[in-house]
Amino acid sequence: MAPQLNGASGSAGATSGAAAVKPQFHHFHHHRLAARHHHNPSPTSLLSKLAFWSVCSLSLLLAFLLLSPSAAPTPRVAPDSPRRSLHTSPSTATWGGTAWEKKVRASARVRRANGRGLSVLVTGAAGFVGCHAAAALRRRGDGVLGLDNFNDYYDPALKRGRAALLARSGVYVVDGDIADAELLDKLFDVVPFTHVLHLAAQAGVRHALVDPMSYVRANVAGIVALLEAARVADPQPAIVWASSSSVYGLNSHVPFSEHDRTDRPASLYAATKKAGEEIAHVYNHIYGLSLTALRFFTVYGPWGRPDMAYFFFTRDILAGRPITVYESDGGGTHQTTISRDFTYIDDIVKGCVGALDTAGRSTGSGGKKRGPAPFRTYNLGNTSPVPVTQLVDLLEKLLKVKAVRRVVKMPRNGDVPYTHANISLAQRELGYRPSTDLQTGLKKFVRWYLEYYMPGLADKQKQHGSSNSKVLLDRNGSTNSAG
Ligand SMILES: O=C(O)[C@H]1O[C@H](OP(=O)(O)OP(=O)(O)OC[C@H]2O[C@@H](n3ccc(=O)[nH]c3=O)[C@H](O)[C@@H]2O)[C@H](O)[C@@H](O)[C@@H]1O
Repeated sequence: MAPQLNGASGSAGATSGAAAVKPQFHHFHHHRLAARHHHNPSPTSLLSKLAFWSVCSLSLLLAFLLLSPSAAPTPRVAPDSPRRSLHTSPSTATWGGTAWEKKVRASARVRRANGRGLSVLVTGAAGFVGCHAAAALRRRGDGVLGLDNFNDYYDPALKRGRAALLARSGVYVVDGDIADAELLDKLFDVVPFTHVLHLAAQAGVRHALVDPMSYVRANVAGIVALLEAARVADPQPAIVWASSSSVYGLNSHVPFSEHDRTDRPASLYAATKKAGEEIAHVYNHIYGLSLTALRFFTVYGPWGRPDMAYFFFTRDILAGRPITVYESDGGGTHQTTISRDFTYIDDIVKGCVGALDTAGRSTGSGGKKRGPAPFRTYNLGNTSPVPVTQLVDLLEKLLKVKAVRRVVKMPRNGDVPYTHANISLAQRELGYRPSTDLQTGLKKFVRWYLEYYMPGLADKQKQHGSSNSKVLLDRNGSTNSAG
């Protein structure tokens, strides 16, 4: 049986370039666009125009009815007729129709007895952080609707598994892309979201060398699409979103504080996250959107991302394959050991929830700013960096298998040598208090990993209280599909 979420995501619930694809909800979209760009004419000209167009419309309608007996007015949304969304990923996504809207509304409905909860759109909800955050919000009775395009940056079956768990607790994850402006408009039309937790992104530092444009589409075009939809939404939601510790780039002042320099990114991934922070500022400044950026520090845990080192180290150690461990070239930095401020998923989720709960309101309406709105940035880390070599030691101990280590000088692949969060601001303003050390968190991850990918072995381990590496090797080859 698949394990339950117990309190875990940073996935690529990413976008794909939808701009070039022909929209399909023409009548609806144009209606909204007209509403956005209309300017205010004088009352007299408005009246005469109204009279003129009323006469024209009535005559046209009369002629139409006389000439076409079967004609009926076009409904704003076709009942139960699913539409293909604007995907470029290999998705069979459909949205629209009465039944779909009903599902969307039901999922976003607040379940607290006093009715005073949040109604949150969680983008990237089938991702690592997204699924854990959505589950946590639902547990306390908030209304939650997920959005994810289930792309294949890593095994989409893992994303489907997370979405299936959410479905069991009543959270519906819409299969759609954050660059799909029509879909976003539709969602904000159907549900008056109070908040958006925007976690859909193209994650991963090193993959930016392989597919740079996917970062631009998801992390730049994607966030603009979301903010565009949010600015015209009524009510305007408050937005909390995932930035990254990687924005600190070549900063050498430790621990990293929100006041430190973030203008020297070391990877395209970091540059797109930093761009997101600047873009968010624009929408706060012009449209009064309440915006909070959370700089996550190397989040790990059950249901995690297979592209992250702790995850694929586990997989490769179990399979007896060598792992590559980077070491510093000692190039004049303050650190000679490659370290990360690994942060456990449940702590990150508490930080996300704290940010949602304390986010002040957006002040705009109908796209017009009515006053200054909050603009906040917080580090969410663990404040205790651990060398990657020690991460491997811990995994060896938990898996009871010796790793085959290939130690190499860190290549120039976008990685930075060291991260360490100063979290005093989040502590003060969000009540953020991380409480899980790496050993405890990894233990939970390993337990999940074995149960999810190697259920038979996990049972055996439970029975005998130990594992046999030979069995691990044999079984892993046939059962592991991650990565
Ligand atoms: O917190 C962040 O800002 C970022 O954390 C992670 O990025 P990273 O910290 O690089 O996490 P991993 O890719 O899991 O790497 C962890 C450590 O292992 C090292 N590593 C990675 C891969 C490898 O083969 N060998 C190796 O030693 C890396 O250099 C790094 O020090 C995520 O992948 C990013 O999406 C996120 O934004």
